[in-house]
Amino acid sequence: MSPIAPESVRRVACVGAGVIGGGWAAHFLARGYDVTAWDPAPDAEARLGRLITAAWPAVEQLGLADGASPDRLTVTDTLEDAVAEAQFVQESAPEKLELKRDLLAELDAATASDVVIASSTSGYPMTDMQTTAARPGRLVVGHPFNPPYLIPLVEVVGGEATESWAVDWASAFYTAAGKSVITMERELPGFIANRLQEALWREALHMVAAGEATVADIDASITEGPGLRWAFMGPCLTFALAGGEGGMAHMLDHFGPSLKAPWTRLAAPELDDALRSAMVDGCADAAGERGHADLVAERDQGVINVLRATGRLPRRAGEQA
Ligand SMILES: NC(=O)C1=CN([C@@H]2O[C@H](COP(=O)(O)OP(=O)(O)OC[C@H]3O[C@@H](n4cnc5c(N)ncnc54)[C@H](O)[C@@H]3O)[C@@H](O)[C@H]2O)C=CC1
Ligand SMILES: C[N+](C)(C)CC(=O)CC(=O)[O-]
Repeated sequence: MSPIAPESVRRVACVGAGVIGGGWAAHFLARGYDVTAWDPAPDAEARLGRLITAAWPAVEQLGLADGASPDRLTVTDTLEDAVAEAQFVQESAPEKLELKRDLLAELDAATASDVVIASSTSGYPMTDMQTTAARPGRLVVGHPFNPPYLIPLVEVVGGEATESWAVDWASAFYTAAGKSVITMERELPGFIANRLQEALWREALHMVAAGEATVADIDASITEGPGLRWAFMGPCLTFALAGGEGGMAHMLDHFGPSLKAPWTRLAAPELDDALRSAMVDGCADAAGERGHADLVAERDQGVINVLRATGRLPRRAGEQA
């Protein structure tokens, strides 16, 4: 196998151009790549245009690569045209296992054999998705975070039929493309971050379903509390500080036994109509007058402010530390 050097890639294909595929397209355009995109929805091109227009002020604040421009996007009529010249493919189609299997097999058939194809799946192991592809050795998971043009993390992991060069190549490519990469040695449903997020999400849904907390309480409990610390220090080091000068050892000796308290013993809640309505109505109340575009702009500026405040993005001239 002689794939192109990851740092020499110039042309990337985004297949599936919704929230995440569109976000990937914005990211790759901002990093100076030529991007081809394909999505079967009739309104996909217009939606993608709106997403990239909304994202561009944010990516400009991060700093554009030389030559970066939204004009370097080509939306194609067929999947084959999108990937024909691509040096890397990012698949971001709906989270349905059969659909992913068929699509990855189609992408495999339409793409040169040394091109790595990554899936944005938020939870399926690649082993389960690569079953029908003729050349599964170059299929990897590249799990992003919303929006991919601002949140640095990508989790990279292969399946049982993935060859190790493809995992290494994908990790090197994402790094060259400005992402922060965790390369996983073994498959884990939900990878690392979603396994953690889903534990929190499961408890949030249970509390709303049982009337124990409102959507607003749950959001404030994170934004006014642990979320402030998690932007720059993970849960393990944060809790090591909870042990004072005794660190993690004292923290575990002191609070470890409370892990056995019945705080959480719950399986995933039933997503019945009542819970669905409580979540949808609670989010509508929390959003108030703000529409989708307002919330996207607010989130994007918030992430940029956090990146700046934590030194991951240079401060602007005259800005105080
Ligand atoms: N929304 C999120 O926060 C995140 C989603 N993901 C993953 O990204 C992937 C895409 O999710 P979203 O962008 O949220 O969904 P979405 O519903 O916003 O977009 C999916 C797009 O795929 C298109 N599509 C439908 N059938 C297709 C096919 N056969 N081939 C190609 N495209 C097709 C749809 O027209 C739509 O534009 C999923 O695997 C999801 O798990 C990963 C990280 C975060
Ligand atoms: C909601 N989600 C499970 C699809 C979220 C992700 O996969 C990652 C993220 O953006 O938090």
